[in-house]
Amino acid sequence: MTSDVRERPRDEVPYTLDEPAPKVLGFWDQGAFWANLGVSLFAFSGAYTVLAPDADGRPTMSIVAGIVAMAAGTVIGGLMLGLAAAPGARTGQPAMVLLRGLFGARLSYVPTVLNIAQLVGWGTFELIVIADAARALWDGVPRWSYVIAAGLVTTVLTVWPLGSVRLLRRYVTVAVLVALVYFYVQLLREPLPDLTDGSWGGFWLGADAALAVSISWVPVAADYTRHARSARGAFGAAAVGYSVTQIVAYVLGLLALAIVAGDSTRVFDPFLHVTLGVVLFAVFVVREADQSFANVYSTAVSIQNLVPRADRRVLSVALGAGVTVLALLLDIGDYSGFLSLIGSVFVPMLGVLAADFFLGRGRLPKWDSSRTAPSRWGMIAAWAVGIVAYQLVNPGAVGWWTRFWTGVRDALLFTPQSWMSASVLSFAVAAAAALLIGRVGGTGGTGGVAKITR
Ligand SMILES: Nc1nc2[nH]cnc2c(=O)[nH]1
Repeated sequence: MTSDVRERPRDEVPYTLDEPAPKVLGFWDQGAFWANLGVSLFAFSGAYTVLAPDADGRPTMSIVAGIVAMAAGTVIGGLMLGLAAAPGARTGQPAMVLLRGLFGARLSYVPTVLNIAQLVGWGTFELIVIADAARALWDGVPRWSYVIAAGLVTTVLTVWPLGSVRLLRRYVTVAVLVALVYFYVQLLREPLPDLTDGSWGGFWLGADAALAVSISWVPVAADYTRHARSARGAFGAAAVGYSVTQIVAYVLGLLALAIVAGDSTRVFDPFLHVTLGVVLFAVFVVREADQSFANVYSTAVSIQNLVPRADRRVLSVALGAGVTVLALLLDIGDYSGFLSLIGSVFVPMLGVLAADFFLGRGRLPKWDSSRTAPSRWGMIAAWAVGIVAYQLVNPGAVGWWTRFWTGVRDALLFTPQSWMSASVLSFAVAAAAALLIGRVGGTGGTGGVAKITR
């Protein structure tokens, strides 16, 4: 046994990728973790996104239509999250290392770099969300002090990741549940406008918006579920824990939005104006640190796929400081389009992973997540096909990128129909392509069956 192993608490994550992951997370630890991630402040501030907003940000759908669309997107997204969670439990590998088995060790760097970019973006975004919400509670101190405090809490949580997950289960979940119930009771007592006023057009845009939020956790899921005791538990805890609370939180956000007549800049007001509102809203604000923690910790673990011997604690502290500085300097409003764009590429990637892991090569005795795993260009091709499918239906809102895909769409004479979900379609297309390519090229997809090594 090395001295490192003796120093590390047995129920914490090893410092490098050299040691196996301890299987210490039970169903309720994971359920509480995912349930907390589902109750993001983003579900309030971003509730309008499930109402298919027009170019000026004004909702076009009725609140009832938005709730149904959001619930549909969240349930589908939750199932996808479960599919991403289970392989982590089965292999004991973190998310990006797991992808060595899908794409090969070298090619797994492609999703790893994209994931690092999205997680640094989300981590920064979350610190800004926390600071802005804290300022809405009490603006007696400058914004930068809230950013630094949130950055410090985040960094401490990332140094003890499994301890933080247990902390969430023991103490935080109950407080969040109490706050949710209280706000439901209070907001439902307010005079509400006609919730059916508006259209059902844009249903799948709304569903896709909610689905994208769930999917943004797909490339981190295995970082936590590799510590799960069973794959079934990991699937259930992620799919159910996350979906239930995301639906609960978005409905609350949509009620608040209805109360402020669709003005998303005032969506926190109904929470803060009720008796005890400030105290209970503070629970949501403090708890939001679990999101920044999950982002920063997973960035560190993703970097370990590139540098396996790097100490995750050193990476976490450096990253915690880095996102804090970014949050002090950046206006993340300019960045959210990029975040959803990066997020969109993970939907077809999950399609490829799920097809290959559960129906293809993953059924062989060993999933090769070693540093010598051979490149599988066929799986990259399947992923690319899925990305194209997504962009043709929903090219997002990032200037040049959107113009490019709209041009491709016109050249192909393709008109997306209102029943088309970019996420569902691209997932299905990518999964089908992975199965087909895997069949044609043997389980390797590069031609012939590659040697399976550890
Ligand atoms: N990865 C990630 N996804 C999110 N979805 C909503 N908030 C977040 C976040 O902070 N990180």
